[in-house]
Amino acid sequence: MIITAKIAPSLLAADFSQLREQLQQIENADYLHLDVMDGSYVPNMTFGPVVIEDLRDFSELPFDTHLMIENPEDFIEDFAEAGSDIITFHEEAALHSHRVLQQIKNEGCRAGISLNPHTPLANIKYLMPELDMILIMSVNPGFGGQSFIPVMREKISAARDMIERHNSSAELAVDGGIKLDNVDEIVDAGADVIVAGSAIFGKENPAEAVSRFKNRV
Ligand SMILES: O=C(CO)[C@H](O)[C@H](O)COP(=O)(O)O
Repeated sequence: MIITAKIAPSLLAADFSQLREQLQQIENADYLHLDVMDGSYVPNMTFGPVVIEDLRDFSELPFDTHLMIENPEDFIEDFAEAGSDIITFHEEAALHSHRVLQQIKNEGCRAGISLNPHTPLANIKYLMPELDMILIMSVNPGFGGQSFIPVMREKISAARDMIERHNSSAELAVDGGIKLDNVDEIVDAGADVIVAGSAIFGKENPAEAVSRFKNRV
């Protein structure tokens, strides 16, 4: 029996000239992962709340917004009003992570925190009661198409243990370098949500790629 995980295609790898069509091609996914980059926290830029608001009309999927930006506390309201269902920010980018989690919840969204590959899980120990999602970066954030950092398997297992120990209902998401040939070991290590960009939008048939990830064939 295979353990199932939710699949969250990352829009970063989509054809931005055809976003509406691309969204229609991944309706069989569980979340739409939206990578927001500001060119400062990470060395790349993508899109902001205006684009997310326009996309909201063309997808029924829960919007899983991943903020890779400085000062996330200044933009929570904008991304919530744009139609995000889950908002995740980086622990390393926020001065007061606990307060930002409260801000997200006050906007009616699920609250997530992301950790860069080098950031210890201990940094979020006292945030556990507030977390709806933990997003482990398995590449250095900023670009799609990078290779999964192997030692992140150990971190995913440790995060799973931490979730169990705290009786937490947080979903464990993993982002970066996930392909059909390594997804098994990532799910077996404890991931609930698989974020994949190039392995889904980089394919000719994204719907088929989603279903292959779900069935892992
Ligand atoms: O957050 C990201 C990069 O910062 C992307 O979501 C992630 O890298 C997914 O892309 P790929 O599956 O192509 O590695």
